[in-house]
Amino acid sequence: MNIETKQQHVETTMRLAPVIPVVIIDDARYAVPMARALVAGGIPAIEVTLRTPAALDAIRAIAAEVEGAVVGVGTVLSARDLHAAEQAGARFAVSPGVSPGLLDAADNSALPLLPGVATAGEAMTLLERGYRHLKFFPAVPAGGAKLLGAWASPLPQLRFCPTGGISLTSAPDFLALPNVLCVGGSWLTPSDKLKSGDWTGIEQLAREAVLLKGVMA
Ligand SMILES: O=C(O)C(=O)C[C@H](O)[C@H](O)COP(=O)(O)O
Repeated sequence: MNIETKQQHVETTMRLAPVIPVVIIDDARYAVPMARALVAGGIPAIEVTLRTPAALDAIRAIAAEVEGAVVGVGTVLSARDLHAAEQAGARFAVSPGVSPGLLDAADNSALPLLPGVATAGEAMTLLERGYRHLKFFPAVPAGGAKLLGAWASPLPQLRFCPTGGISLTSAPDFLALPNVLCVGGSWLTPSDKLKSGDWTGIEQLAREAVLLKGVMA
């Protein structure tokens, strides 16, 4: 699959809802009810980060059992991560930044990558390699909506998913920008709600996030 086709998949995924939840999951048994709650609340794309040993099992379970979910993998740092997530059934991959090794691995993989950047130079390097859809990470510490908005005019080809430090309250500042298609955030799947099995609470957080559509550019 060429980069253009993979980027179209990334764009479709980014346009599914205003927020892509970023999940840190300690127990793969939470994966299916959590994903069902998010989908029921209107949030289909879910990024499960490779930060816990349960992550790959969680991706496998969501891919196999949750109708309507588009499960992705986050915290992808290497070719090995990309390969393992693809085998587990991930449909998109997200990385906090890029390395030459990861980009070469992504070129040779069918799994579409949403790579992270924090500077205009990194964004230009990825544009040269055919990427038009990027994650802006870590969004708030790196300069927030002000910085990202300043890239819209000189880098009009690029669309972003800012992630890192964003909340329901600050999401509208980003979503109102012309170069933002969605935001990422961990606030939809807080660890206390996962641990207590508060799936109704997670569905409610998803419903609130869907309402952010109203502020989008
Ligand atoms: O490791 C990755 O690939 C990531 O995607 C990092 C996450 O984007 C942030 O950890 C988001 O977390 P919050 O700032 O709590 O919303």
